[in-house]
Amino acid sequence: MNTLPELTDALLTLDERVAVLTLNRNDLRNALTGSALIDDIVATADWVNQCDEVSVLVITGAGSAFSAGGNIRDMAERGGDFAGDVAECADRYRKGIQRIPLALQAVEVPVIAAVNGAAIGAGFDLANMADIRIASERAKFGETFLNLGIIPGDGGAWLMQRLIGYQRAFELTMTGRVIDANEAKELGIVMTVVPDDQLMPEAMKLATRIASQPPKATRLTKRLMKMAQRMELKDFLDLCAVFQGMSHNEPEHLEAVNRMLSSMGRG
Ligand SMILES: C/C=C/C(=O)SCCNC(=O)CCNC(=O)[C@H](O)C(C)(C)COP(=O)(O)OP(=O)(O)OC[C@H]1O[C@@H](n2cnc3c(N)ncnc32)[C@H](O)[C@@H]1OP(=O)(O)O
Repeated sequence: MNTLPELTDALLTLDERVAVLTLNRNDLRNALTGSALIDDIVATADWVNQCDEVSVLVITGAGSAFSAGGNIRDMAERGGDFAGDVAECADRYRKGIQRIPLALQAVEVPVIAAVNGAAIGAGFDLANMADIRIASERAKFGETFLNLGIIPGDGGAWLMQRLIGYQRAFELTMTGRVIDANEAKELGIVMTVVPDDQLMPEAMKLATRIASQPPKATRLTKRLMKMAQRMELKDFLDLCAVFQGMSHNEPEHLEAVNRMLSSMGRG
């Protein structure tokens, strides 16, 4: 399935095995609810898994923000995803914003978030679902749910402590303070901070480098790295043995070995 899905509030491109998803509702600072962005992100994640022409997914935002998270106008009006009694509201979460962490968790290729501006609430959690985050100097990050009297309900409370440890995640979540890109780097949330005009070139450089690796083994390696987070070593090694058997039987393996052999002795 190599045809790109039709998206409403996001742009999607595919070039040299790198797909770039650009959230494109700057009028809402790319708020995820009250826009079509949840559907667009889920459709892209599903497509990536079915399209063997994709080796890396880059996610970024158009305009000044990466994503402002949940739609606070809908919250104020108790409309959209935030309408109804406890059970109805819970159902809207399950059928709405919670589809993003589930879809991104299942993405088989490496995901890079190129964080161009504010990543707030569910927008922060979206960035944290990526495997690697590169931030513009303009980026800022806030797990601000509690400031609004709500809980981090789209996976943030699960995800952030796995990323930076319980204590630091706890402090950011409980204070709801907004941090700049450099502090995010110090905390290990962000891998690299670059000048704004270098954000996409840096993200694409990394994406292209990863995309030059043998595609099937790249997907298997990402699966292993995810599985490692919740497996015992013995079971994990059993899984590695099977995946390695699969890798040795793929044509891309012999092609890569032959490339290596023919480059040896030339250097
Ligand atoms: C279930 C999920 C829950 C959560 O995610 S909780 C967290 C909810 N999100 C927030 O609290 C973030 C609120 N927004 C902001 O803090 C700021 O904005 C930004 C830092 C993201 C960007 O600041 P700047 O570039 O100065 O933009 P601006 O002037 O504040 O807003 C520009 C337009 O964007 C709309 N907007 C911004 N964020 C949201 C949002 N989260 N939901 C709905 N609309 C939003 C505004 O209203 C306004 O619109 P107009 O131009 O028509 O006045």
